[in-house]
Amino acid sequence: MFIEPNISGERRGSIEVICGSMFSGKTEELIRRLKRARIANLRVEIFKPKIDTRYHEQQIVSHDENAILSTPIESAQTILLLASDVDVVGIDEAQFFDDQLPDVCDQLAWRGVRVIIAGLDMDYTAKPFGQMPNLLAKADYITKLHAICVKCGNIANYSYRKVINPTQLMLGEKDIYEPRCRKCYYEGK
Ligand SMILES: Nc1ncnc2c1ncn2[C@@H]1O[C@H](COP(=O)(O)OP(=O)(O)O)[C@@H](O)[C@H]1O
Ligand SMILES: Cc1cn([C@H]2C[C@H](O)[C@@H](COP(=O)(O)O)O2)c(=O)[nH]c1=O
Ligand SMILES: [Zn+2]
Repeated sequence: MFIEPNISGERRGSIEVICGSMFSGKTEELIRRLKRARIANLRVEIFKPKIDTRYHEQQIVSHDENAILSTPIESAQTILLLASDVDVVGIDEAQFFDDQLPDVCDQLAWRGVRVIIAGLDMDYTAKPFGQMPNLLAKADYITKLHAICVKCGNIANYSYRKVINPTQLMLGEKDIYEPRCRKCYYEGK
């Protein structure tokens, strides 16, 4: 489990990235860290991409219905405007943000903000997703989570798309995606 190196002492900027496949627990881990920051009386702002309206317009919601209020935004630069006076910034579904996100996170960290990002490291074709590789390169701390393969019960690293649709962006849940291990992912291709 991730233990914060310095939760309420001297303010030091940092970038934490939580990555993994769908259903690996990224959103739950993001919510856990953000709730602990609030318990430590830190000022917390939370953002998600406006396009992600799967469960709720404004909340970040995990597959287990754990939730926290967030601000839906269209562009990464908006974070700099809305998080001018905070200690901690949380960002969910980071793979959907534009190419300004790594620079925005860097700027926040240089200002002393703790930035916690959750996102899919790979898309359904197993290619790096959006800005996630650049965020991982800039991160001070990386947590890679794993789901359970629905086919064999092993550790799952891949998000297998069950329907035919060649576009990278396709919001969905268990009706469209299932987590699979390396062997079961390649058998399904
Ligand atoms: N195949 C699976 N492997 C692991 N967790 C699963 C699976 N199917 C459903 N879940 C549920 O999904 C939860 C994780 O949800 P969430 O944090 O929203 O994941 P993510 O943000 O990575 O998609 C788990 O705690 C578990 O209850
Ligand atoms: C693999 C993959 C996923 N998506 C979409 C599907 C979901 O709406 C989100 C991921 O949500 P989670 O919190 O990680 O469960 O992303 C997509 O658009 N394209 C893909 O290749
Ligand atoms: Zn498997």
